[in-house]
Amino acid sequence: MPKVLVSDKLSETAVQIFRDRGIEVDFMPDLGKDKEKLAGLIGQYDGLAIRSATKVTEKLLESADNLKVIGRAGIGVDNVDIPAASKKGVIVMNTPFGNSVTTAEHAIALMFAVARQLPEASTSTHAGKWEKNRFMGVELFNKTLGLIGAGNIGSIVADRALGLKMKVLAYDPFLSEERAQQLGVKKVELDDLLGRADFITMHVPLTDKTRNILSRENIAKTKKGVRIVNAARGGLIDEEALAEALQSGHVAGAALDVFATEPATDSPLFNLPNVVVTPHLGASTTEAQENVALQVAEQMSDYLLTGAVSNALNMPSVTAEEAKIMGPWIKLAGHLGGFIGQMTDEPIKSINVTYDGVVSEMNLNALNASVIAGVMKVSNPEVNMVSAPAIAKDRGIQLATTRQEAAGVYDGYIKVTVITDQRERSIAGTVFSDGKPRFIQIRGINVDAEIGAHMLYTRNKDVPGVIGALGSTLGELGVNIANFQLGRTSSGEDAIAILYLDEPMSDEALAALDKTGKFLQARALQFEV
Ligand SMILES: NC(=O)C1=CN([C@@H]2O[C@H](COP(=O)(O)OP(=O)(O)OC[C@H]3O[C@@H](n4cnc5c(N)ncnc54)[C@H](O)[C@@H]3O)[C@@H](O)[C@H]2O)C=CC1
Ligand SMILES: O=C(O)C(=O)COP(=O)(O)O
Repeated sequence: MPKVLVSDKLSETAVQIFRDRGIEVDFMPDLGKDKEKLAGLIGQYDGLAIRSATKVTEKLLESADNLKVIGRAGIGVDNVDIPAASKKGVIVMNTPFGNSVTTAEHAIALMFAVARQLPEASTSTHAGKWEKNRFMGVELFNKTLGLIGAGNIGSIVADRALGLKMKVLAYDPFLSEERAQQLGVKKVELDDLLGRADFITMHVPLTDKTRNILSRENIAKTKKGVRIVNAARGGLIDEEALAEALQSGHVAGAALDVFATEPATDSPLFNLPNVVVTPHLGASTTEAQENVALQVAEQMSDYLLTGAVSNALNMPSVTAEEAKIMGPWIKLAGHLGGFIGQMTDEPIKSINVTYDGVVSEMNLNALNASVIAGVMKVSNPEVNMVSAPAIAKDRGIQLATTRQEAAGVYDGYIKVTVITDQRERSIAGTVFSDGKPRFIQIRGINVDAEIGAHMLYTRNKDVPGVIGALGSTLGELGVNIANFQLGRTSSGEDAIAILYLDEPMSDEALAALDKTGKFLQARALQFEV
């Protein structure tokens, strides 16, 4: 039974879903804050469900020996080292829409709060002061809002702001003119937005490109009297520079839900007038937390139980239906890669995969990942479908795929060709209606070989006596043959044999074959069937 750890404060709906789906779950909502304890426990789990408090670093992943999936109940995944997770073969998923309305509403709430100094007015009134003349606000009506980032949350903010009769500008290099028109916003360059906006709200992920996007220099380009709202990520703004701009009066107000360091217990922005701060509450509504908990638990359970992948950041999506139909083909792809990987001792330059017939219509990203994982597993048993493409890329291995309509007697087949400096090697396989993968061609020679855990591949000149030598040598050593397939290019030329054995070929058995002098090559192969 798979085991999942919930290390942040997710709604207990998630726990219930895991249990209902037959997954063991430990709910430790404060564990994310205790790095060492988390590192000590993570090794037991197949899944980790988190929000933003748990930091999934490369170091933590080193202890995560059984981990298969990280589920982020929320949107931002800047607290997860995705390249390190990919290398470790761990899928990272999020819930891209579950809290977007809630977060957009928080941004709008912050905009109102900073326009009318609501928190300070509330504190003062609670204190029995009646400072009616101290709090003079501004209207949002007719003001210009500049959105930095117009994805899911930014679009919802735009819609609400248009309802408030604001004019909306958006800076987002990935926003098309057409979408901007649909949203009713004007797409502009960043400098243009900075110079024109009365309010700026931030809705971009924290990446190397967006970090410090409101730098000291860019803050200086803003319109005097601007109010800045950030409910996206702390690292987007230079907090020191913003504090100075507030103090000088260039920036009239700021409302911040997120900070460069969280939990933020100290900040240059604390205690400045007209700075509204909340402790990363953007996603904190009962509705959003139910949504994200439910979604993440379903997605993680689907993956752990059926192999279905949705909303993953480091793996192509595979539906449960696809996972079922593709399962045997994914296995075949892995075996084809495994055969080539075990036969190839020199560095691989490229892997070319042909998908023919029914299989050409399937999710080729997932099949490619399985081929590459099969090849790479030989030198690194930790590699899986998630990590393989990244590792292959790191090693400079090129991948090329060809799709073609059914070109032979099979409904479909996969052919893998690997090219090295020394040679080209290829193997093809298919899946029969019994769901069992088979090898159908090796070195261009047709065979029909069932795939077993232990196999033997031999190559010889097509002369009499070879088959007898093979049978008697293995027989004498007590190696039982389950299936024996032969093939040759033409009479007297190259011939091959592929045997499915009941036990592994020992070094002794290989040495005995070599001693007969009848084989050009004999190699023991293993497959995870
Ligand atoms: N305060 C909170 O509790 C919450 C904060 N967030 C934050 O909000 C962010 C945005 O969320 P969504 O709108 O759902 O994401 P999204 O992916 O739908 O939208 C992000 C937008 O940013 C744009 N973008 C990317 N790089 C950019 C750049 N260099 N300059 C300008 N625009 C750029 C993208 O094109 C995209 O349209 C999340 O990544 C997360 O960090 C999300 C939920 C809750
Ligand atoms: O979904 C996001 O990106 C958020 O920032 C929400 O964070 P949280 O789950 O409230 O810690």
